[in-house]
Amino acid sequence: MPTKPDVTSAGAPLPAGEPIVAIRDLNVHFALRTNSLSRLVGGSAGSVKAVDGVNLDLAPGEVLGLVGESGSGKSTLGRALLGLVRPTGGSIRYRGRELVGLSESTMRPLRRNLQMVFQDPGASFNPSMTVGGAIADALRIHGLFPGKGERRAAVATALERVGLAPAGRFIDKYPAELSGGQKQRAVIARAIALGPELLVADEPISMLDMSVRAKILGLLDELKRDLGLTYIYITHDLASARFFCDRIAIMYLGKIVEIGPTEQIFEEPRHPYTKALLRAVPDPDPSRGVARDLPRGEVPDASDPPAGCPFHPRCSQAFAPCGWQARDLPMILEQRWTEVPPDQYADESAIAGDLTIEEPAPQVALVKPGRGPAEDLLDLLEQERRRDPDEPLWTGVVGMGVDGGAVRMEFVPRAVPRLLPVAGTSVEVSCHLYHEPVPEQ
Ligand SMILES: Nc1ncnc2c1ncn2[C@@H]1O[C@H](COP(=O)(O)OP(=O)(O)OP(=O)(O)O)[C@@H](O)[C@H]1O
Repeated sequence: MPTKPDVTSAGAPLPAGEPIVAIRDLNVHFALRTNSLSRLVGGSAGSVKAVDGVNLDLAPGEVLGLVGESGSGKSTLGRALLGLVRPTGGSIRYRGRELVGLSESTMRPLRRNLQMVFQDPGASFNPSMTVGGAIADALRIHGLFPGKGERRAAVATALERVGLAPAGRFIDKYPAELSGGQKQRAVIARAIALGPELLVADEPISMLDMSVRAKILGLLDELKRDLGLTYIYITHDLASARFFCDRIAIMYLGKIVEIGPTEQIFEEPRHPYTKALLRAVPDPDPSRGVARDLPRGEVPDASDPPAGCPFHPRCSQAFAPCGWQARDLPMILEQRWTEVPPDQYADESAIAGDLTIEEPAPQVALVKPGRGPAEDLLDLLEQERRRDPDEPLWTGVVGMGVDGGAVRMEFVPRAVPRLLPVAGTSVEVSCHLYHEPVPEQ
């Protein structure tokens, strides 16, 4: 098994302080499909900003955890790094070499150095090929070990290296004949057989039995030390990230919202989203129950993210400049309606209707009532403001009154937070609680 890859100087020591991977302003936006009718009338369906303006340096030999709820863009970022999805903007440099825009044929040999381990080991192998055959095939494709005999020996070495020993017991087995843990070991064997220096491990243990998860993580840890690997470890699971990672990047709606050394993130999380994620980690002691203190509401639609800070509608510490909009109102009213008698709910929800919103100018919204005059809707909103004056949305409302048949709302100019260092720490956070908000132009 080659431990020192020889493609594009991989494995050679990098100058001190030089990252192995440098990602700048990376975007991966997926165009939403339009139907032919909307194309005819010039309609645009917009895009999902799966990765949106990500900057990241990866030091050789480090384990960086990408953590966040489903849909935050973790897998897309990992896949973009390996050229498995095409970025729509920005740069990914591997050992100084730009990867964005490389043709598939130029990228292919580099994949020997940059390997991925996926979540589902069952889907990672062709079921009609033996495990040994699949690993040998990967070696053959990359032109390694041209002789059949030496290839089989390299496969056996890789299998034994991941704990599938003696290799003779496993090499001619079909994937279906292996347990989940054994299959994931075989996937890892295939990756390391190529002599990579960077492994993107995308939820590598989440589909495995609890009993084998720690063993697989232990194996990855051991391989990192023995083979000098660098990892990106993608997970929902903060407990495993704490065990395994040197640094953690917390992602939300395509952006990194906090990044720093693992211990600093766990000891003193700063972004309200990181705090909420950490509070939601189940306590290992079942008698103490499971914390369910997740941020309110759902993860918003990535094709139409909230203005300002994308986390603001769910954030308990949001304040005036965070990006309040009239479209945040339904969430407030829905909360109100969980606490009022049924006939009051029926009446008020008819007044509010679908809350049709127009935005004639930045920071201005006209909200149309569902039924009756705009005065009734204004009255409902004022009542709600008096009932719950501490609700963060109201900090962003500077004016509210009737304008024609609608309620006109004016909001504080919003500011988009940027990922910036927190003084005196190695942590960067993207939150107005830590840096002076700069209003949008
Ligand atoms: N090929 C695609 N076409 C369109 N949208 C996509 C595509 N791949 C991902 N997305 C969207 O991009 C966003 C980010 O998805 P991604 O899978 O990267 O998130 P994730 O954090 O890895 O989630 P999970 O933990 O569930 O895997 C989601 O809104 C997803 O629906």
